[in-house]
Amino acid sequence: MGPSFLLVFFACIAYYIYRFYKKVAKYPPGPRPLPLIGNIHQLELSNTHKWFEKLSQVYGPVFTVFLPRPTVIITGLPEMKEALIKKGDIFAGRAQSPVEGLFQTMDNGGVIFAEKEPWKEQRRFAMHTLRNFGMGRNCMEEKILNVVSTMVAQVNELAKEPATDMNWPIQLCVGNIINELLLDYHFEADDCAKFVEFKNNLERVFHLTRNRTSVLLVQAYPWFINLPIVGHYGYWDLRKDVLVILDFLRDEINANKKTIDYNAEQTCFVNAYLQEMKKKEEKGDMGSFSELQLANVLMDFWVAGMETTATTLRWAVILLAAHPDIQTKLQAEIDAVIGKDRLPSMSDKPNLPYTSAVVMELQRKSNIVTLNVPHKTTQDTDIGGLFIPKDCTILPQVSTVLDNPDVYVNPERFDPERFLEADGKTFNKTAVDYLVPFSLGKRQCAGESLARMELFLILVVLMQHYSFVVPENGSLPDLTPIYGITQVPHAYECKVQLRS
Ligand code: HEM
Repeated sequence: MGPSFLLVFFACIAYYIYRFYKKVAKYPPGPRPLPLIGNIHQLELSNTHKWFEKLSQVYGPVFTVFLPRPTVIITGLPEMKEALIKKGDIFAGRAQSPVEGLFQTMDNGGVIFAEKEPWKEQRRFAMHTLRNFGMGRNCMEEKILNVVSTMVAQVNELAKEPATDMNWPIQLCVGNIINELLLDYHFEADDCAKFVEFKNNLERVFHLTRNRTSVLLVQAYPWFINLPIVGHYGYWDLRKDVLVILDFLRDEINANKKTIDYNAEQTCFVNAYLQEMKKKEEKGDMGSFSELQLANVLMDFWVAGMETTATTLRWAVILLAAHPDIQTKLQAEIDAVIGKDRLPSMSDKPNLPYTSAVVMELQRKSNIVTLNVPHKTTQDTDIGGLFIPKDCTILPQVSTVLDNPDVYVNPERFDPERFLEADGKTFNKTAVDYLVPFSLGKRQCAGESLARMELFLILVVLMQHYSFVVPENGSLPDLTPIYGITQVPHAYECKVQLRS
């Protein structure tokens, strides 16, 4: 190896480093990254959202970290509104890499990780169909209450035990609601092996995608997918579990295709979608509709709708067991307005301000979405005058907004009253304005109305029937969250007391 070769070699490295830092300078400020690995050496993998909170105290509400993909983090609500609402179209892209494609059946498929026209068309159809279920015969409310009644039968049995972990009944209930909406049937508690396998696979992929550095490497350098160890742990090992889930969904679609009456009014999402496909086929323009696309949308509903809602309700049980005074006040309001002998309805909500405040505080305190789904800029732009280039990954960190101590004094405390004025009926405007668990703008959660309905109806039914208390000789629940794609509580067995 001659000296001239070494000279060229070091000149290339120097040029690469010069180009790298020139690129870094284009982004909003942040901790100094290293070439190739960015800020990965500083990353707190087990509590990344808390690391972002600390960084925002140093660099302000808009800063950049290199993971190693350049990622602009937004932690302030005004800046988030500027990006996601005022400049909504520019911030509505999604990055496309093998990791974003992990849950996809096709390129740019589904709703969560798709972008451009196919995303708009699939999102519009999904939201329109869900909205239709919520109107007219109020099919959505009916389906939720049906499933909740089967959960009550299951929990009545568990109430005979000295202590019970409510995790399983809640997961089955939320999973069954999604299944009812998508496929028009639900699983029984004693015959649900298929559901358990499906749920376990989903949980494993969720857990591992947030806890492996190899996933970040494949995200930043897609060709790493072909490397033996990084590629295996960063993609293929996870994709194998996703394919099992997809097989389950494809079987379900095929079963519905055999029984659907195309002329009838449809009562589940899969049939509504198949009917739409038939109409489009007759017109000779399928747009972005296909069976593969349908499987992808179903996958998205499961990925986005199951863990989020179930985890929030798990927190409800644990927080109420730890705060018996709040539970008693909540039950008193529900008893006075609805009583114990009829099912609740969404029309009861305006008469239940304290219950609404409990649901709001539950979403704020549980703060389950640790890292938002990354967005991508579709053109060069800026936030608050800070330049952001086209195709830049953006993370609107709603978790920091829900934790803002200037708005929510002592944010660690579970305190529903912070959402109410002194009269106990009027909502505190600022507290409500900062409550953005579903994010904002064009990408705002597509299942928000369903989730709100589930949280309200399930919580009210549970409070009509049961009190959750610390078991005899048991200890108070540990309220420290476990970090993951959603922030979950520690397993806890409470005593479920039947209310007479
Ligand atoms: C407590 C429950 C829930 C919370 C806190 C929640 C939160 C979120 C958040 C933060 C996002 C990302 C928004 C962004 O990219 O800025 C999202 C997206 C989404 N959510 Fe939810 N979600 C919940 C329940 C549901 C349910 C029940 C469904 C449907 C069954 C659902 C379907 C979706 C879909 C399809 C997207 C992607 C939207 C898009 O990219 O256009 N979510 N959700």
